[in-house]
Amino acid sequence: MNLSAQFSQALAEMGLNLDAATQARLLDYLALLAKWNQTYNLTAIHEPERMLTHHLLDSLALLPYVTGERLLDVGSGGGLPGIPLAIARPELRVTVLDSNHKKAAFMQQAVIELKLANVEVVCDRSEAYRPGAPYPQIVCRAFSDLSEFVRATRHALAKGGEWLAMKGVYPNEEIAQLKGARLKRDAVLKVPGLAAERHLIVLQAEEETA
Ligand SMILES: C[S@@+](CC[C@H](N)C(=O)[O-])C[C@H]1O[C@@H](n2cnc3c(N)ncnc32)[C@H](O)[C@@H]1O
Repeated sequence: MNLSAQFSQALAEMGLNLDAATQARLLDYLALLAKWNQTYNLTAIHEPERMLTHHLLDSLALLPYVTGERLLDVGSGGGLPGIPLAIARPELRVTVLDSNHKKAAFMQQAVIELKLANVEVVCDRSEAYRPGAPYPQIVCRAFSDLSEFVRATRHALAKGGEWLAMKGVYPNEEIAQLKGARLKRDAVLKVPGLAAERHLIVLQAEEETA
């Protein structure tokens, strides 16, 4: 089966309904990531099938949990999960932020080449970034432990907003020692072809809990 057929089948298994043009745009992004990865070392994963499962499908597993109109992805690296989410949901406005200049340059290139009108790229440290308006949701994948994620982005979260952290192992210890936030909900993310566990941890600000 070719990559495009594998992708369609996996999306169906995940219950995600994305039209053919959107699927093609997502694969174009993956191809661009693979191309730039040869020079810029954006990800340790090189094989197309593994990039599909570990990057594209893993990012898209977050789609059912994206509820607001705007989203901040911190430590986005090559644009994961923010860029796939933005391609899948053109009405969603996504800011992808990374302090690494090479990674931000790649993301800017993706915005230009793929004409991603709903993506803003910011090259800054999350602690220093001051958005024009706070975000209803802030996401991260492979960024930091939960308390650090909250500390580094608290100023950018809207009142009543939530943090979404993607984790490979359920972070019992990090939740027990969490500072500045409380667990709101968690979910197991189902990613076809990915043997590793995937967890979503949703947090809310401590002062907003009863
Ligand atoms: C392990 S990579 C993960 C990249 C991407 N989220 C993924 O899942 O493939 C972590 C990224 O966070 C960025 N980063 C680390 N600390 C940061 C900070 N304080 N502010 C902004 N970016 C940061 C790094 O430059 C790196 O690109």
